[in-house]
Amino acid sequence: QSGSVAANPEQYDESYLCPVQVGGQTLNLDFDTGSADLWVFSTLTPATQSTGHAKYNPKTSGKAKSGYTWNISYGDNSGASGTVYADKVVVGGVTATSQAVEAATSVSTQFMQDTDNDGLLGLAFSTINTVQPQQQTTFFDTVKGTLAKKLFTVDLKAGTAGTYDFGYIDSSKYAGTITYVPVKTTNGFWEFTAGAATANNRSLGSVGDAIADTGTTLMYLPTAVTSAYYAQISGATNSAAAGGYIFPCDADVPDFHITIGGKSFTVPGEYINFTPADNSGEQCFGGIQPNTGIGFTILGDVFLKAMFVVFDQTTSAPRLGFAAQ
Ligand SMILES: COc1ccc(CN)cc1O
Repeated sequence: QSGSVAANPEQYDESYLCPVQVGGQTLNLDFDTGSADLWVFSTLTPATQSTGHAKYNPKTSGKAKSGYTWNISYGDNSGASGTVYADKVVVGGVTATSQAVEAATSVSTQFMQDTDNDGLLGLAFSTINTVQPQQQTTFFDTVKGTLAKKLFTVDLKAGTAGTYDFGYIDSSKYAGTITYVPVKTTNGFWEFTAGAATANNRSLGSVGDAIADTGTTLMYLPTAVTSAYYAQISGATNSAAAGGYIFPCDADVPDFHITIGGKSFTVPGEYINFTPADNSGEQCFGGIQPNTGIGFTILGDVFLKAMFVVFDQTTSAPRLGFAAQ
């Protein structure tokens, strides 16, 4: 089988939500290549936390996995926890007849407040799934044996709907050729080595070990690369109050170039002029921020929305394919 589902941007492209049928109920989920749990707001989630969200009702067709629990926390200190059911999940026409659906019995404030978001669909490696006592597979791992090709592609866009495709590569969605790089799976992420970064034809240094993460909004780069980039924007400062680098909204924000697999790819400066940093709209928050405290580089949506990316498990060695849109 194969299929395609729309990836609809939230305000400022903060995250992208896709309609998914869970036990016959449509929920809008954040597809996250940086985690491996499929969890949903549910009728088991306290009303004080679930108001405004679509909820999964396991009573309809879910089969309880007795004694199974899950508990996840994310890099931004948000998180959720709950119990587990097996149910039918359909994404863009691709059907998992019995997928582990993790029903939330508790969610953190950030999730409670984002009422467009009805849960997450993890697309990292199942080795980091949090279900106990027995780890469960991601939707992709559940269906991959039934897909025409064991891969999915990600085509996020700036300010408009993109797509996640499962089982095939749509050559109309990218320009030029796809450049493949090997993936390191030991941390459970789609992790690879990126190369040199430049802006205004000046070297910013090497990016190095990085993950492709659809569930993270911004780009979190090595501190040296980040400071070298903002040195080229007059008035840019690293503001503790704002929580990162900000600059005058009318500044000239240079394109960011990164080499992957020997090919250069460009993130337009306008994507890095990300959002107003305050109510005055005078200072704007950067789409590139330092990876301090994370331990590796995260290439999130600001990067991905300039790219067409193939998440490929067609061979025993997973790989990532990158092309310009
Ligand atoms: C609070 O919202 C989120 C927190 C963490 C992730 C996963 N990186 C996705 C989200 O939508």
